[in-house]
Amino acid sequence: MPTMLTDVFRGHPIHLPHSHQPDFTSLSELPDSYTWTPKDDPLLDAAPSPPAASENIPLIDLNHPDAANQIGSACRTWGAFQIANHGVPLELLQGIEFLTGSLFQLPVQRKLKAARSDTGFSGYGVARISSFFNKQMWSEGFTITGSPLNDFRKLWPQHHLKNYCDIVEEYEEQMQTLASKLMWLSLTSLGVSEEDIKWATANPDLNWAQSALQLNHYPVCPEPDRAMGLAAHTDSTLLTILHQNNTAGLQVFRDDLGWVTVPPVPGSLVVNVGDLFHILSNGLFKSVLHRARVNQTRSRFSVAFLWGPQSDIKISPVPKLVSLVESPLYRSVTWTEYLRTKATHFNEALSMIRNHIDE
Ligand SMILES: C=C1C[C@]23C[C@H]1CC[C@H]2[C@@]12CCC[C@@](C)(C(=O)O1)[C@H]2[C@@H]3C(=O)O
Ligand SMILES: O=C(O)CCC(=O)C(=O)O
Ligand SMILES: [Fe+2]
Repeated sequence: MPTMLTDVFRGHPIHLPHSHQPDFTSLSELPDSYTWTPKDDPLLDAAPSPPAASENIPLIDLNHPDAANQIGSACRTWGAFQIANHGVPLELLQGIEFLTGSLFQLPVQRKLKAARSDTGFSGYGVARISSFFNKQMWSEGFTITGSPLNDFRKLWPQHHLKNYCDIVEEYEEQMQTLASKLMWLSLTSLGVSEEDIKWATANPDLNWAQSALQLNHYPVCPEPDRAMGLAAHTDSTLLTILHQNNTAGLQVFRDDLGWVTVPPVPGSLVVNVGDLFHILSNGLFKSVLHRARVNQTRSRFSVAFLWGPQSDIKISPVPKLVSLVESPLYRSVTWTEYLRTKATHFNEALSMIRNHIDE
């Protein structure tokens, strides 16, 4: 039996300070444990040079006849882009945003009733990657995979929850369809077609894919310049589709530009290339390093749809993209193997599965 996402972290417990989760609203000064300096994150102040570069990730109209090439080019240069005309109904985006807002508005004690366990996958807590940093992040999260009903019951014992569950289910379905469309569009731009990826075409109806939903909340912060919402990371996915409320905070990293803020464009969605897509494309697509900053006046919400293959599928570079004279850049890996590597080695995970060619 392949490992389910829900079991992926069983052998990798993390002891997170759930119970120290502060009541963010009551703090008027940033505690030391939340104050980040370049010692805590070497890329903290990586500034654009020359400064004030006006470049940004492209906003791509999915109805544009050249959308495939535009997406392909964005995946190579940025590893991220925004999309308009994606077909996901606006009411659904508003619905998931409302749900996210209601969830994080609950009193801390209530949220902790649905706390993620040390070895668990879903529930309320700080970001998994927190264990790799000495400082705390100014955010709270809620991870969902499969039906959220059990966790929602702990949060809202008196509520009729069908509505909330329906929103989550509908959102995941729409995201799933969109993610697969984006994957094939971007692969088309590399000359890769469905026949080149057997595991996907052998399992039609997207049976080969699975996903998780990560709801994030970045409360208003008294000293945003010294705090970190979500530290720099790449996603361990094929693709991540992100909905952000109308508040800036997401930043993507480019070696030549430093940190670039992704402006919220109402109704559009942000797409990130994840590490597995980098592997599949034999390094042609870049998995984007990104982070979230916070601000002093508006609380920020985001909903990340983290998308990858079923747990028994081995992902390796598409043979067509590997030149005849060289070997593939990466060895093959399943999503669960990769998540475990990430859980122990964090940002070193990709280099751990890289093939090192002897000179
Ligand atoms: C399917 C995934 C992907 C996870 C782990 C697991 C569930 C939660 C995801 C996130 C969401 C927040 C950032 C991140 C870095 C984190 O800490 O938890 C992500 C991580 C990854 O992309 O590696
Ligand atoms: O909140 C954001 O903009 C980023 C969230 C994110 O990177 C994640 O959930 O993986
Ligand atoms: Fe992310």
